[in-house]
Amino acid sequence: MLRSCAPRLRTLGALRGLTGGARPAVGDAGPALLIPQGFSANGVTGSIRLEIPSIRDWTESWSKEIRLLFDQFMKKCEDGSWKRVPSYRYISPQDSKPTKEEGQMSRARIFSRSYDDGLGFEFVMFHNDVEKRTVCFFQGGPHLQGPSGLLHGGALATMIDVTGGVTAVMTGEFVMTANLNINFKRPIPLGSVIVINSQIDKVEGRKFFVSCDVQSVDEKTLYSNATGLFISLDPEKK
Ligand SMILES: CCCCCCCC/C=C\CCCCCCCC(=O)SCCNC(=O)CCNC(=O)[C@H](O)C(C)(C)COP(=O)(O)OP(=O)(O)OC[C@H]1O[C@@H](n2cnc3c(N)ncnc32)[C@H](O)[C@@H]1OP(=O)(O)O
Repeated sequence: MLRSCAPRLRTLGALRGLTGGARPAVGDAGPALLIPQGFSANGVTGSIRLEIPSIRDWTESWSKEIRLLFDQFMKKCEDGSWKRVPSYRYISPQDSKPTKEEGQMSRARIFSRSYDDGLGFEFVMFHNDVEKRTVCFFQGGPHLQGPSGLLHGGALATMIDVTGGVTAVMTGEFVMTANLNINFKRPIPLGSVIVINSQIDKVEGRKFFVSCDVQSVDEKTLYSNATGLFISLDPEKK
């Protein structure tokens, strides 16, 4: 079941060294790692394949603005204060138990990484261990439209969830989202670059209380703010 892999997830902290480092060279696929993870209530387990993508993965679809922010934060990584959070795209079938849904599961993709280049969720995240803070630069593609010309609220909720979840995961625990509260304050133009800042406000046992704000790059517009509760899996619970 979901919780049976929780002890293995505690090795997550060991991955932290991977997240920093220099900007990968063009054509360099970068390091890749598999994180074991339980994904469903039917006993299927899978892995997240983490990889730092090559520059080619993003140069064509990212606007100048998000590339500039990327470069600024890659510079901040050089002294170790910030680390780039690895990207993740695939669930490896290698840990999956055979089930009757196996055929469907082999087609599983991480939701936020399942769109073709530039059409959906284009983002990169950086994490600051000392401040327990993650910043996400996000450019929502044309397939994430809600009202005409505007980003769908569910797409923003996804990115708030992922950014908050990563903020908790970077402490070394694997978490599930228990609660999200989002205030949508201003509509977001589709295709614009936005900045999601997420921090851990409080930890109580297995509960990670996280807050997020979503702003324009020039910080003049607060698009949204949110709080979330992320809970690490209890290895004792079967
Ligand atoms: C280190 C480097 C690594 C690199 C990093 C990059 C890699 C990135 C990798 C990964 C990215 C992660 C990004 C994830 C983003 C997506 C996340 C999702 O979409 S998750 C799917 C949606 N969420 C669910 O499906 C949960 C469904 N719910 C559950 O499974 C359970 O309810 C669960 C696990 C959340 C809690 O269940 P229990 O049985 O373990 O815990 P109980 O005993 O119920 O609660 C514990 C405490 O929490 C409170 N609690 C539980 N739910 C609450 C709620 N909704 N509101 C308030 N309190 C709640 C309870 O009252 C209790 O509190 P008291 O300890 O008594 O003080």
